[in-house]
Amino acid sequence: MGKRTQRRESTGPRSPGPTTPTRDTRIIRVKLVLLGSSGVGKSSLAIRFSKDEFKGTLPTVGCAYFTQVVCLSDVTFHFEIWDTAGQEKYHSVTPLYYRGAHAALVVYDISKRESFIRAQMWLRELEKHYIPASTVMVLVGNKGDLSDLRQVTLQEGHSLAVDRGLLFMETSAKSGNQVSELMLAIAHRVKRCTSEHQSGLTEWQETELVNLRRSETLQHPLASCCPSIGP
Ligand SMILES: Nc1nc2c(ncn2[C@@H]2O[C@H](COP(=O)(O)OP(=O)(O)OP(=O)(O)O)[C@@H](O)[C@H]2O)c(=O)[nH]1
Repeated sequence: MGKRTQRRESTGPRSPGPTTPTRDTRIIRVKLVLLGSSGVGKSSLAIRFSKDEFKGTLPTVGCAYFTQVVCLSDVTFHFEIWDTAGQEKYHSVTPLYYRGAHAALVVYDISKRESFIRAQMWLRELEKHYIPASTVMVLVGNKGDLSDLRQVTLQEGHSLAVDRGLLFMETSAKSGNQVSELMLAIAHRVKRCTSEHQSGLTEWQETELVNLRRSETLQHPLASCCPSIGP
């Protein structure tokens, strides 16, 4: 499928400890897709989110897949993260991966204006397929650590997001800055969509309640570090 083998990991190394959902906890499976030009850091963001690591990556072939679990007070989200290839030659197959996504992250590199222009192309394409009010759409300016080489201002990213009604954040997969906050904000938005949205293109998939007799415990890197951050 991709340059990395498929992984199913529900814990990250920064996890604060077991998080035991109560019997009332809802489990919601969320398909999240990463889109954007080659080299903007999509794979690095996915790795940072699922493993809290930053390591050398090769260009993605087709798509790579990661998982992570995020718990809010009464909902546990199982994120299925589809990291698409940014190289132009894979563009025609990308719709196969973003179809049915509940959250779409369009990523650009703040030190490469061209990637910001391409991000706008991705947003136009997504808007043909999604109802913005029922799908969490996010604009992400990555490589925030390269502020000395910045070619896209924070204001430009923010304005584009406001114009299109998107969640917006600048991140650094390298330092980890704002990555947890981003995912937590997405979880809150998804939660809001699940309670408000009943129809449309997006189908929310709830799975069975957790069986507490199973030995499995759920952990996540976000619940205790920033429990009150909302969108
Ligand atoms: N300085 C800095 N470098 C980063 C950051 N994120 C990724 N990189 C580097 O940027 C390069 C590309 O990162 P990838 O994560 O492979 O980019 P991608 O968007 O997945 O690229 P494709 O797989 O070709 O679509 C790698 O050398 C990363 O180490 C970041 O936040 N800061």
